[in-house]
Amino acid sequence: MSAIRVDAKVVMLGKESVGKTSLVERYVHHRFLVGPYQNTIGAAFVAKPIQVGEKVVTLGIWDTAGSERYEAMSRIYYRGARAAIVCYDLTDSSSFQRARFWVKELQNCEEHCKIYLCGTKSDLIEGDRSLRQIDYHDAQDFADEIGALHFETSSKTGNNVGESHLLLFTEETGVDLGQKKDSCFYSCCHNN
Ligand SMILES: Nc1nc2c(ncn2[C@@H]2O[C@H](COP(=O)(O)OP(=O)(O)OP(=O)(O)O)[C@@H](O)[C@H]2O)c(=O)[nH]1
Repeated sequence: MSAIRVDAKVVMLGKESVGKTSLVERYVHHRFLVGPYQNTIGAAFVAKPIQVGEKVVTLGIWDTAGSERYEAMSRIYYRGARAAIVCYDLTDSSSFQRARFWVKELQNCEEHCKIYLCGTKSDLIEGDRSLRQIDYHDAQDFADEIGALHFETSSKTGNNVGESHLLLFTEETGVDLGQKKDSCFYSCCHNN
């Protein structure tokens, strides 16, 4: 059996239950799984080939477990990552603190890793605005401060979980998207 060639490693980080696995499911399989929540144990891996221009780029996505019990293990998975999707739940302020923790970790240990800040479960606040615990502008200010792109997404509706904005490292793929404002090798979501 031949090993999968991964062109770019992406890691999902964030507090438990923020919706990392759901985001990967939506992005890779275009579905939202209903049923009892099952926490990730350790980490899960999925390879996602994407067509970019005339090339196929394979993203290797590591979906880490959010439970603090697995914190040390998660560090293994962000090593060498080209991008990190740092997730927080729009209805859970403590998850934003946890996102700050992961951003600090990445800044200290993986300075070349591109960070995407992703507020999840936007369908819940659309249904009831009083559920929002993280102000959009506060999160955007934080994203600006750390030089990250910031998105609010729903894996349930698919809102802002787009395939169209994936993207890549020119030097790795030879596909030059470098002039695009939101150019990156991967973005699981967009807000345009
Ligand atoms: N309404 C709504 N619920 C969501 C959304 N995304 C995830 N959930 C729910 O939130 C719960 C946790 O989702 P997961 O995707 O398993 O969360 P996780 O971050 O992977 O959790 P860990 O594996 O513990 O780290 C599940 O019950 C999901 O159905 C969303 O966009 N909208």
